[in-house]
Amino acid sequence: MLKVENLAKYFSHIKAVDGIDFQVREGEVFGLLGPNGAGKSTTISLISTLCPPTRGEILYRDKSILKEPGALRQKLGIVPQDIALYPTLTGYQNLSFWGGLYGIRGRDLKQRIEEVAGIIGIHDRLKDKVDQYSGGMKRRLNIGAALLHRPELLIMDEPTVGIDPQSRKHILDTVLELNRQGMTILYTSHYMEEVEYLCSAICIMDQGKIIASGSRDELVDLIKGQSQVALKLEETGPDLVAQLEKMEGIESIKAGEDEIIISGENIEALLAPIVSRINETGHHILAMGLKKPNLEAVFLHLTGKTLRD
Ligand SMILES: Nc1ncnc2c1ncn2[C@@H]1O[C@H](COP(=O)(O)OP(=O)(O)OP(=O)(O)O)[C@@H](O)[C@H]1O
Repeated sequence: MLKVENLAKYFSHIKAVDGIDFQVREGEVFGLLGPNGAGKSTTISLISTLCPPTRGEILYRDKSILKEPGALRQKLGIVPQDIALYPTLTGYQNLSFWGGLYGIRGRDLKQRIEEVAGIIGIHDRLKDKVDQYSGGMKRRLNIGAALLHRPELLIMDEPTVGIDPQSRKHILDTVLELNRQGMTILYTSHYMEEVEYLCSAICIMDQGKIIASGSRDELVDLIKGQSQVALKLEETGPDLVAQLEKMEGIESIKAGEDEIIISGENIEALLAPIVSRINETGHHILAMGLKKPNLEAVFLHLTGKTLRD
């Protein structure tokens, strides 16, 4: 449905997007997972034709979005990361404004606003001004604005950043429900739990490049045989990391202020020596747990960083 080919966007010396290829197939929830600054928003701006690429092509059903932006924009629903709402207007007026921009008018518009309000679950607040909405409700309304014209492909840029867990859950469930009803969705996030939960196809992005892609299980297979242990300490330090690095069987160590994540093959067998080594260095373990392989571990394995570094 959507094909991105050798797409790049440079801002002088910054390679925000640096030659990426991916394909979103009809009917799937496709996830673009990467840390802040990976290039996700820039990719979405390029697909939305908000800015021209440095090079590359974007095809929607085999037609170039770059060459025919007007015709194809109507097929896309874009949920930008920044809330695009008028705070002094009501929810209804905001939806009405956005619907009007898409050429929906009169009774059709009224009916569509009612339907969309039901989908995003803000029916009882439509008459309130948006500046009285919670952050989560604003995000939901932002999603509603992108749904009014019944797009075929919904593109969502980190739609759950900075909101309460209840609204977050509502948004995730809405994504799944829209997809169940036949909508294709491109979803970007730096929350690996969301991407694992929602997406059947995933690209992991870092520093403008796609560094891995596949289903969740295919990606986790990249670290087959690897396991991780997370240790909570009063504090970590370079001395501790240096001591652990000397141990055989440890492949990578990621140390935060009070947490350390150690990866390696069959790390379970190394737990006792790891604990002894930590005790020898005078550090105190407060908690310890084995981590199941997940996309965070894949990202750490590929980049040496965590998604929220
Ligand atoms: N208009 C711009 N001018 C200069 N640099 C930019 C511009 N837009 C983005 N960048 C840079 O491009 C890189 C990618 O940014 P982008 O916003 O696409 O990342 P992201 O993965 O969406 O992260 P975030 O979630 O923080 O938005 C960053 O280094 C960013 O600072």
